[in-house]
Amino acid sequence: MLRIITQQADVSAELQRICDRTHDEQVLHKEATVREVLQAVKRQGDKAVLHYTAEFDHQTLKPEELRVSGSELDAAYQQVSKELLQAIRLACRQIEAFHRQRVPKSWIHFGDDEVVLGKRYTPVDRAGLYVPGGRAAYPSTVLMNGIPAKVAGVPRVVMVTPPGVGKAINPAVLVAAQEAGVQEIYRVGGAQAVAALAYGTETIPKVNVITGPGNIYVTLAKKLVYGTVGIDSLAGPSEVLIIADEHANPVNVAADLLAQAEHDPMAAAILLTTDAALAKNVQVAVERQLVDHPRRIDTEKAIAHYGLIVVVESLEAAAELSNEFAPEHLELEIKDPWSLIPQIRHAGAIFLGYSTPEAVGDYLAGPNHTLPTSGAARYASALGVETFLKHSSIIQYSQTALQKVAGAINVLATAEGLPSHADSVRRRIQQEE
Ligand SMILES: NC(=O)c1ccc[n+]([C@@H]2O[C@H](COP(=O)([O-])OP(=O)(O)OC[C@H]3O[C@@H](n4cnc5c(N)ncnc54)[C@H](O)[C@@H]3O)[C@@H](O)[C@H]2O)c1
Ligand SMILES: N[C@H](CO)Cc1c[nH]c[nH+]1
Ligand SMILES: [Zn+2]
Repeated sequence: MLRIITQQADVSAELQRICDRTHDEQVLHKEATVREVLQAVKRQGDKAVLHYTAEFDHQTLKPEELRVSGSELDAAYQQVSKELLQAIRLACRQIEAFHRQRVPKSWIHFGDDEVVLGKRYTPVDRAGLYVPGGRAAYPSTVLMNGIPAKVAGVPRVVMVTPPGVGKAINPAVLVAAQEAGVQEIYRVGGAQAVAALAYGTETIPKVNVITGPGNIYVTLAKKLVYGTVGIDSLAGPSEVLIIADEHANPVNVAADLLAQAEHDPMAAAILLTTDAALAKNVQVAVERQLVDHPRRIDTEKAIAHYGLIVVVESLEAAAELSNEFAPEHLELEIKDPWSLIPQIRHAGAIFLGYSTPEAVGDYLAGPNHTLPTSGAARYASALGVETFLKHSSIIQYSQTALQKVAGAINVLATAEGLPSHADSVRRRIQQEE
C-alpha cells in the first residue's frame, strides 16, 4: 500500500531515505560483490566474465559466443514486427533531431596582439554503451545511448547487454542497435560488463567512456571504475516525483507512479499533492492497477519501500521538497506548470501539464531518458552528445603579447614558489631583447 503522510511529519528525512537508497548501508554488501567482480575481471579477463555470467545470469557461454554474430544481427530483423520497426525508426528520428540541436562546436577567438584562444572538441576514441536487460529489455535505451555517440562522431562504439534465456539477446534490442549504427555487441551484463569495458579483456575492448543506465550492481560498478574510464552519470534505479493539484486525474497519476515503480524493486515513486482527496484517490487507484499487473511482485516492493504520497501545504512547499530530492523525473501535473518552473532547481527531466506522461520521454519525445538518479541531479544532467566529447583549450601568444604579461606571471610564479615557471617566460622576453 502506498503510504500517505502529511507535511507535518518529518517529510524531509523520509524523502532523504528514499533518495539515498542506492548509497546507504544496506547496499554495502552489494558493493563488496561488485568490488570482487571488478578485481576478478581485471585480473582474469574473459574467464571471469564467463564465470559471473554463469553465476548471475545463469547462462553458460564460450568465449567465442560473447560477441553477437552477424547472422544473429541479420536474423533479428525477421523477429520483430513491422509496427515495432516503425516505432523504433520514429523514435530514432526524434531522438536524433533533438540531439543534433546545439552540439558543442569548437570555437576560436583572435584577440589583440595576435593572441588566439579557443576550444577544440574531439570525440572519445571508444565508447561502451550499457543496455540493461535483467528485468526488462530496453531497445529505447539502445537509441538513447547509441544515437548521441554517433552524432558525437565516436569512431568505435561497442554495446554490452545481458544474455537472456538460451543466451539470446532480445531481437528488438539488436534491431535498435543496428538502426542506431551500433554493430559491435557483447552479451554480458551487470558489474562484469562494466569491468570488461573499463579494463578490457581478450574479447571485449577497453573503452574511454561507459554510458547507460542499470540496476544497483551496474551503477555501483560505474561509480567504482570512474577515473579508469569516464562515465555519463549515476543513472540507477528509476524514480519519479509528481507534483499534482486538485485538477489532476488520480488514475493517470497512479499509472505514472507505477510506470517507474515497475522498472525495479529499488525504483522510487513519490507524489506531492496539495489535495488530500487526490492523495486518497491515487492510493486507491494504485492498488487497483496493481491487481492484474504482470510485474506485480517487484512493483509492489518498490511501492512499499520507496513509494510515498505527501499532502503538502502549497505548490511552493512541494517545489522545495522536490529540490531536496532532486528527482530523475519530475512531473508537474498542475494547472499552470510554467509558473512553478522558476522554483525548480534540480531535476533530470521535467514533464509539464496533465497530458505529458513521463513515458513519452522514455520512448520518443527526443530528450535523453538516461538520467541521474538518487540525488545525482543536484550536480549531473541527462546523457547527451557532450558525454562523448571532451575539449582541448587552444592558446597562442605572440612575443608582444607575452612581453605585456611577463611581469604579472613573474609575480604569480614567485608567489607560488615556482621559479622555473617565471624563468620560462623571462627567457623568451630576454631572447627578444
Ligand atoms: N536512470 C536511468 O536513466 C534509467 C533508464 C533505464 C533503466 N533504468 C534502470 O535500469 C535498471 C535495469 O535493471 P535490470 O535489472 O532490468 O537490468 P540490468 O542489466 O541493469 O541488470 C542486470 C544484471 O545485474 C546483474 N545482477 C543481478 N543480480 C545480481 C546479484 N545478486 N549479484 C550480482 N549481480 C547481479 C546480472 O549480471 C545482470 O546481468 C532498473 O533499475 C531501471 O530502473 C534507469
Ligand atoms: N524510465 C526509464 C528511465 O528511468 C527509461 C525507460 C526505458 N524504457 C522505459 N523506460
Ligand atoms: Zn520508464
